[in-house]
Amino acid sequence: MEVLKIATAGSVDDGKSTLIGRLLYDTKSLTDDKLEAIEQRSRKNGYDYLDFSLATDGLVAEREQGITIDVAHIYFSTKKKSYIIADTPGHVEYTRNMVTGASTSQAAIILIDARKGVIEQTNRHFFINNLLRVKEVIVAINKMDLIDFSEEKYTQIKADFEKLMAKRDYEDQKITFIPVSALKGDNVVHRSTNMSWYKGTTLLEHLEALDLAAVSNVGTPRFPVQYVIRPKTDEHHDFRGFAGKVYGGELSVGDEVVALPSQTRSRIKAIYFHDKQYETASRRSSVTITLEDEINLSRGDMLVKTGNLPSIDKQFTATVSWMDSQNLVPGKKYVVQHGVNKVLAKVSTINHKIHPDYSGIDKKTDSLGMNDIAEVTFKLNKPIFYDPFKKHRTNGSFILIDTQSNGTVGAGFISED
Ligand SMILES: Nc1nc2c(ncn2[C@@H]2O[C@H](COP(=O)(O)OP(=O)(O)OP(=O)(O)O)[C@@H](O)[C@H]2O)c(=O)[nH]1
Repeated sequence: MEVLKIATAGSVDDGKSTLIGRLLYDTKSLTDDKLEAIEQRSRKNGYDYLDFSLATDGLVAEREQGITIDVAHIYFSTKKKSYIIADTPGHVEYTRNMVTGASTSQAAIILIDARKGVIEQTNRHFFINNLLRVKEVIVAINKMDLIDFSEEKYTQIKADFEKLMAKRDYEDQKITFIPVSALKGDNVVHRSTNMSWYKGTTLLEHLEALDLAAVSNVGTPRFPVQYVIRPKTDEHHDFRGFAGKVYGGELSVGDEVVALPSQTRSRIKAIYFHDKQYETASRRSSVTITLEDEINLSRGDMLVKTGNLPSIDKQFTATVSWMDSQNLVPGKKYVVQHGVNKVLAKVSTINHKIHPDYSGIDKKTDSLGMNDIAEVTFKLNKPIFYDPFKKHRTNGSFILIDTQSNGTVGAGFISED
């Protein structure tokens, strides 16, 4: 089944938990136990409604692999799609969490409290999603019940948000506005009877209608070699397989490929998944590939289709989201982990920093503190094979690791050359 990953962004108390809880409730994704607990606690707290924000308590499931910060993931399914919601806190101190959530999501929900309208934090939430090229953004204007479901106020908030859009860099992003009441259930899953002036879809209808291929920035196939498989037995003496995960597109038997860095050409002879052979390996699948010619490849090398090579370079510029309490400074060395490659890199320059409220670019900066976002140029010890993040989300991103603590200290998104 199709899986859509959605990042959420909202300030404290905008109703993020309530909205997620409402989605789960109205799609009948909550277990009876959970429902009962919500009913009981809501009664105990003296509410005359169900407090759906309780639905996300205890549903926190997973920690992002490889990145040492927490993003809560909530899962639910309809007949059409499976959904993963990356629930990231909205406050500026959690910018790094939001960056992590957004960088792997195809859609984002930005929440606005209808009573407050567009606030400074909305700026940041929008620009992070824009920077990370989330294709589909839904601006959910929540708590409409508290402003008498006013069309006029909704239109004003929409107009204020549209002013932000004029400053965005990534223009292909699709932005949809939906007036909702997460608490009362208006326009989340079911159409509201209180806002007959709104002619659009509900939040769930909108999500259900999204074409997954269109919202995923798939990119061309890249196959970083994770392991070389050479069985020692006589029987399989000639077997030389390359195991790894397909980033982007898909690879098929017969495809002409180039091995990097040697730039030797061959064709894909076979694709194995466990003991079975397949004609095609799709995006994100972990497979073993054999080639028609004997080519020397080692861990960290890459197979790509001919005609569309990535950059092969020891230097690149990237947008960095800094996550460490110790500042990033020019001259300092970090390990760049790009796919399976770990390469020592030196910060050569910090080109500019993005202002925390996204009001503009702060040109003069000589260090980056926790949660800062800036464009940084790196010089690497050896070349890596990368694409700009714009074109390829997986092969265009990396994490920065501290050489001493071994901890993750930043995430990077490679700029265009
Ligand atoms: N009247 C009304 N209240 C709402 C609505 N959505 C949320 N609330 C209330 O707003 C308060 C905050 O909601 P939460 O869902 O906890 O907000 P949050 O954004 O998840 O907050 P944090 O988890 O603290 O970031 C709660 O008291 C909710 O009941 C709504 O549509 N209408």
